[in-house]
Amino acid sequence: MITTALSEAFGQYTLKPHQIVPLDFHSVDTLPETHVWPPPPGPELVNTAAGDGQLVFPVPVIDFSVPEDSSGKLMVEACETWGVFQLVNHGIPLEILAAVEAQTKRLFALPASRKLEALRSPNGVNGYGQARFASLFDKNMWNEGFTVMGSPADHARKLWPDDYQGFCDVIEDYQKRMRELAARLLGLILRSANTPAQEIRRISSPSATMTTLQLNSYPPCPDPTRAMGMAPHTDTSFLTLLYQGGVKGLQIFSDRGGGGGGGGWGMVDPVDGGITVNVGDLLHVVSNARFHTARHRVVLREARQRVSVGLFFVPTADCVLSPLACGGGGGEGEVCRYRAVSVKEYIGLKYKGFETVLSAITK
Ligand SMILES: C=C1C[C@]23C[C@@]1(O)CC[C@H]2[C@@]12CCC[C@@](C)(C(=O)O1)[C@H]2[C@@H]3C(=O)O
Ligand SMILES: O=C(O)CCC(=O)C(=O)O
Ligand SMILES: [Fe+2]
Repeated sequence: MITTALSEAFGQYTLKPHQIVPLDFHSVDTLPETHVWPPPPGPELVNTAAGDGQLVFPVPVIDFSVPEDSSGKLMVEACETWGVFQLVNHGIPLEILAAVEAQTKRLFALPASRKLEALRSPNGVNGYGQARFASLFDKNMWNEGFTVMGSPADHARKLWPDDYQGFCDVIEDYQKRMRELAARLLGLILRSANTPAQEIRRISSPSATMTTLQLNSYPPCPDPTRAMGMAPHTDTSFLTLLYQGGVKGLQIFSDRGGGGGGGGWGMVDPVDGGITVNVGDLLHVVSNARFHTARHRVVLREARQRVSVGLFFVPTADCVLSPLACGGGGGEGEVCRYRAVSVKEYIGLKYKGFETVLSAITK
């Protein structure tokens, strides 16, 4: 099955239990040494974390109720510059966003012992645990997550043996609507960037793509300036559609920020009812680096819990991707920046060399 292949790709490396099990956040009232992050070197010093990260980046807010010709053009511009935009009037009813947020809070409010019943297996993808890339760092992040690839039922049953259906209904409905939205956005962005129709169909058709849902919680933190909500990373997706709830915390790194010329971090403050859309590595690759894969992180700025829900729109594991502009699509004669790579190989390379994966496929 398609979803099995992608989860195998993500589960190529078997994790140790301590790399999966999150802290029982209710059990501590000071920040444990295991969760203290040193200030990062270089340009990342700019706007490091809570308190001093006042810069807010003016990423475009795009209204999806206007004709697609103009919204598509704005999306292309946003993908070329920030790699991020926020979408309003996207057609997902606000009650559905509220229901997903409520179910997410209900899940993370469970006692640690109950959440551990639904722990992700050492080489699995689904279930409760630290963010997958936690194993790459010496320090732990101040978050816990729940991943859904396919049906959430098996893990939800372990969380609420007698009462899991409500969770599944909300999550499945959300996943379906967001998948449709993600596919529409990707089609529109590629079309607006003059990608030939057959190329768009080949890489984004229902049989060539799938989704993973990631529920994140950042519990109230006793020492937010020394902790890390989520470490800097880019997403392994075509597009990620993120519902940020109402609490700020997401930052992106941009060479347009920071003042000193080296770039810097700035907030992407959520607009009411909006969905934050970011370009992932795989759209960056097929666009031949025209679209910017957004490096982002989460800082802890407020004393209250923050939740977010990410929908990763991804090609299936056996899809072979290469810059479309070099294969007869888009700009003829363009220099091809990346070699062809299957999604499975890309994921393997990324989790071996998180920061260097794009150079590993650079021609
Ligand atoms: C489809 C996926 C992308 C992701 C790994 C996953 O299987 C599900 C969770 C995603 C996430 C969310 C937090 C950051 C990240 C790097 C991680 O560790 O898990 C991303 C993964 C990714 O984009 O590679
Ligand atoms: O919580 C957020 O705002 C971002 C989460 C994120 O980057 C992710 O799940 O990949
Ligand atoms: Fe992310």
